[in-house]
Amino acid sequence: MTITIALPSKGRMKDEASAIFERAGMKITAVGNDRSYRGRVEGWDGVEIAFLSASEIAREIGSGAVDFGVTGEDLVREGLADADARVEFSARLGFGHADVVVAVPEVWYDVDTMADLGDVAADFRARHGRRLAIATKYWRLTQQFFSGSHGIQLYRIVESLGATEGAPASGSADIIVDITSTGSTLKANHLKILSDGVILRSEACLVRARKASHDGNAVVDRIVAAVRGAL
Ligand SMILES: Nc1ncnc2c1ncn2[C@@H]1O[C@H](COP(=O)(O)OP(=O)(O)OP(=O)(O)O)[C@@H](O)[C@H]1O
Ligand SMILES: O=P(O)(O)OC[C@H]1O[C@H](OP(=O)(O)OP(=O)(O)O)[C@H](O)[C@@H]1O
Repeated sequence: MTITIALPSKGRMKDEASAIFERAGMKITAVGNDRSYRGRVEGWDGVEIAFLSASEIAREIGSGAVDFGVTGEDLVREGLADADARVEFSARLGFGHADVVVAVPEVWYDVDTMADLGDVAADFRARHGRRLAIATKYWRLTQQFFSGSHGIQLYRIVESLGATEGAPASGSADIIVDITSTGSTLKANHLKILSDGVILRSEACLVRARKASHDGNAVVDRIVAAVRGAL
């Protein structure tokens, strides 16, 4: 059985993902030319590399189309309803750090916690004639955090596919849920993170699709051990 590992083909995680595999003694070479979307690992027969984007990798691990992938925990948890049942986070790789956070306008002086935001959401319709609107591309994580962890039910998600931090100023939403790393985009848009508003501290992970065929498979165990040994 061939084991497929999906690695980022582009974007911010590409170079560091390849470097970790190289340190793990798994040197990757493209099959065919440099722009190929398939690769192999020198000296590892039965292992194949698929180069995909970070979000495609999350999806392909969820469906079990690939055995392993390197991608952000945020993309895996956003893409899969029951992530821990479907995949194993085999190793945290120490790069690609980003926090998924709840941020509100800095001028909401009385709102510092999720409990404060719950109070705002509860009166929002009476005051403004509509529900509190949250701009995000992380709708699953937002629903789990607001409804599941904090019992806040009165809100509306406005799907945002880019420039999420601009939504409160443009009036398309009141608050946002997005990723931040240095915090400079939030600051530039006069937004502040709620004190208990960190939904997830994400980083790049080696993620394994949970498959029965992996039980007792020596190659699967060797891949995990090699990557962990390189950290
Ligand atoms: N400052 C940042 N901005 C955006 N994503 C970041 C940042 N820092 C780390 N990440 C992480 O990088 C991953 C997304 O990587 P990247 O933006 O390279 O993907 P992508 O190639 O654009 O994917 P796709 O094109 O499929 O959306 C996410 O897991 C995210 O958490
Ligand atoms: O906290 P900071 O360091 O300011 O980073 C956060 C910003 O970076 C990302 O956008 P990016 O411009 O990378 O575009 P992308 O979302 O298309 O990857 C992300 O969507 C935030 O807007």
